[in-house]
Amino acid sequence: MITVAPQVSQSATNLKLDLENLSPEQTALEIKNLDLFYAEKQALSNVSMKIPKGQVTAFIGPSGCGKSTLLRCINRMNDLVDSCRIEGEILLHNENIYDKRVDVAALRRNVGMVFQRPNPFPKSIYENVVYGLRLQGIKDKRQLDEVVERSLRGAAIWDEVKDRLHDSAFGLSGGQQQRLVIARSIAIEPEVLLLDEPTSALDPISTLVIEELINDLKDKYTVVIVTHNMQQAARVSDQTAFMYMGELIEYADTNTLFTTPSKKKTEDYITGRYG
Ligand SMILES: Nc1ncnc2c1ncn2[C@@H]1O[C@H](COP(=O)(O)OP(=O)(O)OP(=O)(O)O)[C@@H](O)[C@H]1O
Repeated sequence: MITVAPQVSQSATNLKLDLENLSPEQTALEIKNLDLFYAEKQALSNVSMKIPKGQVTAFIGPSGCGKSTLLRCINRMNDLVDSCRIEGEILLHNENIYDKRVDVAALRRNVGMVFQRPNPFPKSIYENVVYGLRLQGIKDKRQLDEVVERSLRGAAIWDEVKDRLHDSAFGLSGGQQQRLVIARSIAIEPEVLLLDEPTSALDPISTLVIEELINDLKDKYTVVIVTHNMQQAARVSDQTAFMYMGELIEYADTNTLFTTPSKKKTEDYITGRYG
């Protein structure tokens, strides 16, 4: 059990954004008055926040508080749950992603998602990376080769796999598979990457490699990560949102949230009094 608040790493960006008053240029996504119900049960209550561009934002909170539910709202994965009803808005480029005119497949290309367990396809490493491009009808070998190298480099796995690109993805370790899945996501150049507890099935060394990768990814992408591990949130994120029973309790730059939280509930959680 954690009894002291996690140390915030020096690598966490110290630049403090005014999260309530981000300019449109600084904002990747805006969540507005979001309520979510699974049948009669309300899982999110009036969540509003702006997620800054080109940064890592973490959602933390005790089990069942709604972190994954909120993350899945950002690329409409909850559409797949029949009992799910959503009110409120999520704005991407000033357009509500829940507007009925939105092309959900296009949204999911632009807002990629990586899950807890690595889920490579039963194909070669190469074919995993080019999967999304092939769906788009791209056949040019030189273009595909370039994307494979760029994406695998971007996911910090190129050197480990460059000599076995046509081997099965299942021959990779769990940590390598997770980086391959990240390469597959970035191959189609999304703006936003959603990571749902991406290291919870991995060993400590692979976790460290993915955490370093997350830090590199924010040069190009807006990253939103759900983690049950507060130390991880402190190490990788620029800002952290603490959730409790479906509500967003506190949202601040990571350093502030972990060192001088403004809400008693946040303080109790980060000092291990519950969760
Ligand atoms: N598909 C679903 N159908 C019904 N209820 C659901 C569904 N998914 C989640 N819930 C409920 O919604 C609430 C929030 O769940 P969610 O998975 O978002 O929490 P979480 O904070 O990510 O938890 P954990 O850290 O345990 O993964 C919980 O009460 C959960 O039981």
